[in-house]
Amino acid sequence: MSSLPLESIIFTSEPISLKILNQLLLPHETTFTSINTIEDGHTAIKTMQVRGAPAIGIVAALTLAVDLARKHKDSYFHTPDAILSDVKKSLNFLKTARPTAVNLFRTVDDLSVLVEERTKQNDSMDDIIEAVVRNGKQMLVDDQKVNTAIGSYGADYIYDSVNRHEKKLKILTHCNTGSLATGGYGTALGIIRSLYFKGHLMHAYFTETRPYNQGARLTAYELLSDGIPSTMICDSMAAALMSNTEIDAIVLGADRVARNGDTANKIGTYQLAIVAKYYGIKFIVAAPTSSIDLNTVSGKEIIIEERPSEEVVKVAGLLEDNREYGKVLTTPRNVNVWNPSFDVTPATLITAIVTEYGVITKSPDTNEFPDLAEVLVKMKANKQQE
Ligand SMILES: CSC[C@@H](O)[C@@H](O)C(=O)COP(=O)(O)O
Repeated sequence: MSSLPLESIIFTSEPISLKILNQLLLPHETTFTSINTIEDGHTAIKTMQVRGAPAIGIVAALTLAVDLARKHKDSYFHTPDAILSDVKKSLNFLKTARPTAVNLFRTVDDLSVLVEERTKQNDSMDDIIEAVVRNGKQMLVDDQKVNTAIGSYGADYIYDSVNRHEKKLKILTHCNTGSLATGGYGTALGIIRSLYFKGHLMHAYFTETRPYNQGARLTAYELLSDGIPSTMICDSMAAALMSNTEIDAIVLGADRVARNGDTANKIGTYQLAIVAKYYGIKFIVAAPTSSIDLNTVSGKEIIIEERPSEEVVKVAGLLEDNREYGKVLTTPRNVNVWNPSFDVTPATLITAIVTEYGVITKSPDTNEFPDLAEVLVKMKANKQQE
C-alpha cells in the first residue's frame, strides 16, 4: 500500500518545535506556521489554519508540549504545582477554540489527568514536561496507525458488502478527512485511499464543501497528489449525481459521534444522508474512537459551532493575476448570514461506523446501533486477543 507523504503537523523534539501547514492558504501556498505558545495554538485552531477533529486534538496536545518546554527553559516554573496550575489555565483556554469536535476536549481531559497524576506522584518538573511531550508525539504516531486501520476495515467492508466484488466502486465524500485533517492518511479519505490502493476504486467524487471549501481546496489537493481518479461537485449537485451515476457508498468523517450513533460532522452531511436514504446508498461514517463521545447520549446534546458570516460571503483563492492569494466578496454587503459549521445526522440514516477496531453495524430489525460503549469494549478485547 502506498500513501501520501503529506505532513501537515511537524513536531521535533530537539530542539522542541511545532509547525503546522497553514490550511487557510492551501492549495495555492504551502506555508508552515510556527506554534510557540498556547495563544498560537488557540489561534491556529480557531481560525482553521489547522482543522479536522483528530488534527485539532493532536495540535492542542503538541501546543501544550511546546509551551511548557519553552517556559521551563526560561525558568518560568519553580515547582511542579506551578506547572499543574499553568497547565490547567492553558487547557481551559485551548478548549474554547472550537466547541464541536470531541477530540479537543478528550485531549484536554487526558492531559489534565496526566499532569495531575505526575504531580501527585512527586515527579520532577523535567519528568512532567517530558511526559507531556511524549504524549503529544505518541498521539501523532498513533493517529496514523488508527487511520490506516480505519482505511483498511472500511475498504474491505464496502467492497465485501456493496457489490460482492463484481466491480470497482464509485464513492462520494464530503469535507476533508485526509492527511490534512488527521495525523496522516485520513479517516473517510483513508477508506478511499485504501480502496484505491487495493485496486477496488473506480472513481472518487467529492463535494466542494461550502463555505470553507475543504473539499475544493484540500480534498482536491490530496486526491490529485495521490493520483486518485476524482471529480468535484458543488454541494447542491449531490442529488443529481446520485440520480445520474451509480454511487456505491458515501463515506464521511465525524467530529463527534454520540453514544447512540448520531453523528456531528461538516455542515451538509445531514442532507447527503437524506438523499442517500432516498437512493438506497450506504452511508458510512469513519470515526476513530477518539471521536466517539460516550458521555453524549444523543446528537441533541452536541454543541454546533457557528462561525463568522465572513466565511460565507467571501471566498478565498488565487486572484486572477495568478500571483496574489486573497478573498473576494460574492454577495451584496450586509447580507444576513447563518453559518453553522456542522450538522447532526441521526443514527437512523447511518449504515455503519468504521473505527480502528472494526466496523459497527446495526441490527436490521431495529435499525439501531448497539450501545456503542458495550460494542467498543468488546471490539477492543477482541483486538487484544488477535
Ligand atoms: C477526519 S476529519 C473529521 C471531521 O473533523 C471532518 O469531517 C470535518 O467536519 C472537519 O470540519 P472542519 O470545520 O474543517 O474542522
